[in-house]
Parts: sequence; structure tokens; C-alpha cells
Amino acid sequence: MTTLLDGKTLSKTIQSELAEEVKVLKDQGIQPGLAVILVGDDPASQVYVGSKRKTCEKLGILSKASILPASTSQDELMAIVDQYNSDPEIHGILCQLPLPAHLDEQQVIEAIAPSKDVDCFHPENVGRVLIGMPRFLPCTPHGIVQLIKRTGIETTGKHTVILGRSDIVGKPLAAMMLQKDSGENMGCNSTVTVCHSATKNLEELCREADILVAAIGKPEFVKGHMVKEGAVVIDVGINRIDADNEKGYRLVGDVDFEEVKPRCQAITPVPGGVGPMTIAMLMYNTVSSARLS
Ligand SMILES: Nc1nc(=O)c2c([nH]1)NC[C@@H]1CN(c3ccc(C(=O)N[C@@H](CCC(=O)O)C(=O)O)cc3)C=[N+]21
Repeated sequence: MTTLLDGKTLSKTIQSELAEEVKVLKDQGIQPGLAVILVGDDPASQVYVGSKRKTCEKLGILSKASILPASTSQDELMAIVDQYNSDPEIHGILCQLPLPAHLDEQQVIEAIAPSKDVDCFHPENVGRVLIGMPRFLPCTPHGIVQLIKRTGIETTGKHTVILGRSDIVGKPLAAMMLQKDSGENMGCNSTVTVCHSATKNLEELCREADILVAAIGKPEFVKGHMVKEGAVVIDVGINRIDADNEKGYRLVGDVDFEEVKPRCQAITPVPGGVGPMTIAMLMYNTVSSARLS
């Protein structure tokens, strides 16, 4: 029997733990606050931002939002970041990516105060993760590690193969899976391989994985023959495919779920896997930032 790694249910458990912590902080006169910046009208981004705001409300976290037109200039955007940097009610700032093409993402990421960088995208915070001294952990990789560890899946000595070398998933997840496990730093003691578009023997490497993570944004790329019997498969893909339903689309992961599921020990569904965990860990970072303030 294959275990379904149910991110939707686990994210709710984590949310109720956080709601308790928010109460304790409020008794001390601190309400955690998150600012979300959205530029332009990408429909998927609007869904994510809406869901982040709803989750804040549920947990008692203050949320402020700046919803800006696609025509916003770099200077206007930088001014908004500055304003949240100096806002004492705000402990976390998230600027939804990707930004419209005329805007410089890296400049915005580096302008966010590292102490409020709940995405963990600022070079200082990325560097801290790499040396095993994190201030925050990046939301999607942290969600993945929580999902694995809280299910009781062993990571020590396991071969983790990651498909994708992005700055927001592949690279930081590699650092966390590789990190020595100190009991509290979310290190995993894994042996890590990262595959990408120039990797030569990608299918063979996948078949050697005890834990296989797909984060490449290619619908149903991982097929049954690429997965070892008994592997744990984590699907980070959230690809929108046109469909004849009321939404006009359906979500498909980077893994061919039907083909892969029977072969593995455990697998994440899409939707309801890594996505909801990402939002839960964003709330976790916002609460921990408020606690540190
Ligand atoms: N600064 C920044 N930080 C981010 O964390 C960030 C970002 N930019 N840009 C885009 C990606 C993507 N992302 C997701 C979060 C939740 C779901 C999620 O909850 N997905 C649901 C389905 C939602 C739906 O129906 O579309 C699920 O998988 O069950 C998905 C994707 C955060 N991102």
C-alpha cells in the first residue's frame, strides 16, 4: 500500500499549532503581521495571494496587502518595500514572484529587510541556510521536509535526488537535505544529487533515488520506469492544464501520479500536497519573526 503524503491535512495541523502560538504572542502584546505585495494580474498569483490572506485571518495574523497594477515602476515598488521595512506592525514581507518583465526581482529581494524576509530569498538568509545557521527556512523546501519528517520517513543515509536547480526550491532543498541533522535545524543527513537540463543520465539517477523530488515545472515528466520500487516521491509541480470544467483548468504535477503511485512507499498528491505546506510554512516564518522582534 502506498502512503499518501497529505499536505492539506498536515498544513491544518501546523496551522492550529500556530494559532495557539499567536494567542500566546498576543497576550504579550505582539500580533504577528504579514505584508503581501502583488504586481500585475497573473491569475495563479491572485489565487495564492488570496489564500495567504485567508490563512492569516484564520490564525489571527494581521495581513496587509499592496495590489499594484502591472505598470508599477521599480521606484514605486521599492518605496512600498521601504514602507513595510519600517512598519512596526509588519514582521514578514512577501513580494509575489514572478514580477512583470520590466521589474528587477533581485533588487526587490535584496531591498527586503533580512529580518522580515519570510520567503527566505534574501542572499543573507540563503547563505545562512547553506551554512546550517538559518534565521528562516524557505517555505516550499521546509514544507517538504516537514511532510517527510512528520510522516516518520527516515532521511539519514538516504539518497535524495532533486529534479530542478531553482533558487527557490531545488538549491535550498538540496542544502537542507544535505545538512547534518542536529534535531532542531531540519537537517536531513541525506546524500544529495541535483539534476537539471544538462544532466546526462537523468533517468538512471532518478531510479537510484530513495527520495525523489520533482521541481521542474514539466507536467507528468516523471514516469513509472524512472522510480525505484519503494521510493518516496515528492511532487512540487503545479502546472495548469486547460480543462472542460468550471475553472477552465486542472492542476497537474511534475509526476505521472497514476503510473508512479503503485511503485512507491509514499507520494504527494497535486493538489493537496506540497502547495498547502508552502503556505503553512510562510505562516510559521511570520510567527517566528514576530517572536524574534
Ligand atoms: N514570493 C513568493 N513566495 C512564494 O511562496 C511563491 C511565489 N512568490 N510565487 C509563486 C509560488 C507558488 N506558490 C504556491 C503556494 C501555494 C500553492 C497551493 O496552495 N496550491 C494548492 C492549489 C491551489 C490552486 O488551486 O491553484 C495545492 O497544491 O493544493 C501553490 C503554489 C508560492 N509561491
